[in-house]
Amino acid sequence: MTANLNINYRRPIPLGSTVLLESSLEKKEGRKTFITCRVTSTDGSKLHTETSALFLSITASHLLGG
Ligand SMILES: CCCCCCCCCCCC(=O)SCCNC(=O)CCNC(=O)[C@H](O)C(C)(C)COP(=O)(O)OP(=O)(O)OC[C@H]1O[C@@H](n2cnc3c(N)ncnc32)[C@H](O)[C@@H]1OP(=O)(O)O
Repeated sequence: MTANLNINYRRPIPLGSTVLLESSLEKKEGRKTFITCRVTSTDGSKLHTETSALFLSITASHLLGG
């Protein structure tokens, strides 16, 4: 489940362009998983977007309000 999501939009992505998306598992601490992601031009020279997120493991009962 997404607990936190930060997105920095650094540079617009031209319509129809191809981009490179790199995602990394930064660390896992119990139920918490920290992920980062970067979107760049295919040669890596232009940074379009950088993101960090925290996901928490949950049980099915959490989704049912339990
Ligand atoms: C890059 C790729 C992008 C890719 C992105 C792709 C995903 C896009 C998805 C977008 C659409 C959505 O996000 S839809 C989903 C939106 N999310 C939701 O609706 C979630 C609503 N919130 C919840 O249900 C709840 O707050 C939970 C499940 C997130 C956490 O509740 P809980 O299970 O009771 O856990 P809780 O005891 O509060 O916290 C457990 C531990 O996590 C920590 N913790 C909890 N929330 C946070 C928080 N926001 N920020 C920091 N830390 C937190 C606590 O301090 C604690 O740390 P410690 O004391 O143990 O150290």
